[in-house]
Amino acid sequence: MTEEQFPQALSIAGSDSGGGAGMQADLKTIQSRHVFAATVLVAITAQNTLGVQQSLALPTAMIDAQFASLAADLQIRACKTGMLADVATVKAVVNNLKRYDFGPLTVDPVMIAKGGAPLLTEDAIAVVRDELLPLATLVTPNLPEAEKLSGLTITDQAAMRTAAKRLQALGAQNVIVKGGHLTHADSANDYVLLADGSDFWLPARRVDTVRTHGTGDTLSACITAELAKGRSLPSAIRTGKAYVEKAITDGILVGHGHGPLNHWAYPEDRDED
Ligand SMILES: Nc1ncnc2c1ncn2[C@@H]1O[C@H](COP(=O)(O)OP(=O)(O)O)[C@@H](O)[C@H]1O
Ligand SMILES: Cc1ncc(COP(=O)(O)O)c(N)n1
Repeated sequence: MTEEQFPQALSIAGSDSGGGAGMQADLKTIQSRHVFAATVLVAITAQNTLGVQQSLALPTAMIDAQFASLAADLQIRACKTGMLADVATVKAVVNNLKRYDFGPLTVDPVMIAKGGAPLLTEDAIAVVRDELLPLATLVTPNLPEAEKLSGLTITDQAAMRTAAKRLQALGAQNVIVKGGHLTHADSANDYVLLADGSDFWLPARRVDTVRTHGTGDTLSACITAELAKGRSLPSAIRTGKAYVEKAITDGILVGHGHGPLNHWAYPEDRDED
C-alpha cells in the first residue's frame, strides 16, 4: 500500500557558507513554498557576499551515496541542479539522474559567482552541454551561461530568443534565458521557450541594487518547488519570476557586498497562473 506523501523536492548543489546562494538559497526558497526540501551536496564553498574564498568538490562516492539514500526512502517529485564544480562531479550527477527518477529536472547551469569566482571548471562546460542538458526538463541560463552553452554572443532580446532555440536543439525540453545580466536595459525580462515551440516573455522592472546574490538559484528553486506540488510548468515559471522579483525588490541588508535576497517577501499562500 502506498500512502500519499507530502511534496518533496531535491536540490543538487554546492553550499554557500554566506547563506545567500547555492544550496542555502534553494532550501530557503523551497521551504517558503511549503515543499519539503532534500539535498545532495556536491561541493562546499567558503563564501560571503564579497566573494568565494575557497571551494572544495566532494568525492563522487559521497555524491552516489547521497542519491542512493534518497532513492531508498523519499519520494522526490522534482529536482534541480546548481553549482556542479568539475567534470567528475557533473558526470556523477548525470549518472545518478539516469539511475533514479526524481521527477522533472531543472538545470541551473551555474558557472561563475556574482563576484567573478568560477564555480564550474572550463572543461566541464562541454559535459554540462552534452550530457546534462539532454536530461533537462528546463534549463535556466543567465546570459554568460547561455553564451557559453550556445556559442552565440547575446547582447539583445533577439539574441536571447536565438540562444533559447539553440539550447532546445541541444536537448533541453524547455528554456528560460534570464535577462538579469542585460544591465544596459532598465528591465530584467526573461525569455521562455517551451517544448511545444510556444514562447513568452517574463517582464520585470530592473531593481537598482547590488543585492542580487542567489537570484538564479532562487528562481530555479521556486520553479522546482512548484513542480513538486504538481503545478504546470508555465505556472511554476510565472510563480518563480514573481517570487524572485519580490525577493529582490523587498531587499534585506546582510553583508557588505552582493547581498542576499529576502526569501520572506513573496506571500506564502500566493502563486501565479
Ligand atoms: N536587478 C534586477 N532587478 C530585477 N530582476 C533581476 C535583477 N537581476 C536579476 N534579476 C532577475 O533574477 C533572475 C535571475 O537572473 P540572473 O541574475 O540573470 O541570473 P543568475 O543569478 O543566474 O546570474 C531573473 O529572473 C532576472 O531577470
Ligand atoms: C555555492 C554557490 N552556488 C551558486 C552560486 C551562484 O549564485 P550567484 O550567481 O547569485 O552568485 C554561488 N554563488 N554559490
